[in-house]
Amino acid sequence: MATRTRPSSKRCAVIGGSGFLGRHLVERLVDRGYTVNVFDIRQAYELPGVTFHQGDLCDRQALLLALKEVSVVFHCASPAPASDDRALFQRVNIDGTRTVIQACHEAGVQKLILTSSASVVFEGTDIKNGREDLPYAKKPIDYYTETKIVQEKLVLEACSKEKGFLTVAIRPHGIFGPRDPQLVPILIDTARRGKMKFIIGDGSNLVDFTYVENVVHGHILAAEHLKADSPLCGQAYHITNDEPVRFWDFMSQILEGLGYSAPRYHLPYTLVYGIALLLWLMALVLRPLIRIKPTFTPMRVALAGTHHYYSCARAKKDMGYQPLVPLREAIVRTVESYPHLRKGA
Ligand SMILES: NC(=O)c1ccc[n+]([C@@H]2O[C@H](COP(=O)([O-])OP(=O)(O)OC[C@H]3O[C@@H](n4cnc5c(N)ncnc54)[C@H](O)[C@@H]3O)[C@@H](O)[C@H]2O)c1
Ligand SMILES: CC(C)CCC[C@@H](C)[C@H]1CC[C@H]2C3=C(CC[C@]12C)[C@@]1(C)CC[C@H](O)[C@@H](C(=O)O)[C@@H]1CC3
Repeated sequence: MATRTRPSSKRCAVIGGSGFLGRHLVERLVDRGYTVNVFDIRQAYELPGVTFHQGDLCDRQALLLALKEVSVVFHCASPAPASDDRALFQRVNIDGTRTVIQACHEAGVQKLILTSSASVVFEGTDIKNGREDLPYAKKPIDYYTETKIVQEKLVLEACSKEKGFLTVAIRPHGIFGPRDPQLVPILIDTARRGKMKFIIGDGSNLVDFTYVENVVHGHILAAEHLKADSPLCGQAYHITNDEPVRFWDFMSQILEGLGYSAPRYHLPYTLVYGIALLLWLMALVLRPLIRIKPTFTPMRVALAGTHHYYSCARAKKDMGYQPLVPLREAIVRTVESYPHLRKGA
């Protein structure tokens, strides 16, 4: 058992702090005067005021070292959704999150802020202005979503005013911005391979995309408003840009901003979804022999062809959340941050 020393309210730990969201969060926390311990399986950078602890979050002893004298823990580690590895998601998102909660108890941590995902309620059908009281997806589309649901439940159920351990879950949606390894790189890779010519469905579906700095702002507000007498205890909060946009307009703006043509031809949603499902099943069957990674997974097709936008009224009411960077400005900043992905670069 670790020896407990009084935690300082300005000392925090970011689990997954080497990742896209984690690193932006760490940078902002340092700006706000926090001392930060990063815990991650890899060290991606160095920053004054930040101490790195390299380790797997399933290793309680390694975690305890990073949580010493820490009062607030942000948990934003997860395997990449594209890995589609059920055992890995189960181990890290579920078993690992149990370990994180246990280590927090042992180290005397007072607050745990989980990065969940708005996708925990997404089943592949339209969600318009969804609120946090929507039920969890009964048939989650992929293993990532399946394990994010269990993870969120574990963290929210661990909230205990009696034990002095308070928890809250932030549910962002479609995070984008500089250094994102997913959205823009996958989009441009798909365009470079000549596969971004088609719009899935009629192209009118509205979606939330959230600039990374707004997601960070939501996390810090949550940490600072989470108190025993606050409504945040044990609750989930959507954090978005609060500007739903047509999925294909957003993709087109990024593509054209980087010098690529926007998709023009329409394909029926059910046809593309059916093909994606077939490819996914084939990849599953062939996995022992060969590892195939289809670009158009059922989850991606569902996200590209349905409405999925969420209300952040609860975050506005309980923690005074307002997005700091509007969508137009966020797209400009993002496009400028990827000169190496520009056409011809
Ligand atoms: N990117 C999005 O659009 C999005 C949207 C909603 C929610 N989220 C959630 O936000 C969080 C951060 O996502 P991101 O996009 O920054 O991903 P990311 O892959 O950039 O970062 C995840 C980090 O977790 C670390 N990690 C993975 N397994 C670990 C382990 N076993 N032990 C310690 N560290 C480990 C990785 O090394 C990485 O640095 C995740 O929980 C994700 O589910 C992401
Ligand atoms: C090949 C195409 C049709 C389009 C290429 C872009 C996609 C790679 C992204 C568009 C929406 C993105 C997205 C995620 C991953 C990348 C996209 C599919 C998430 C599934 C990542 C995990 C998050 O938790 C999800 C969330 O709830 O925010 C993301 C949803 C949007």
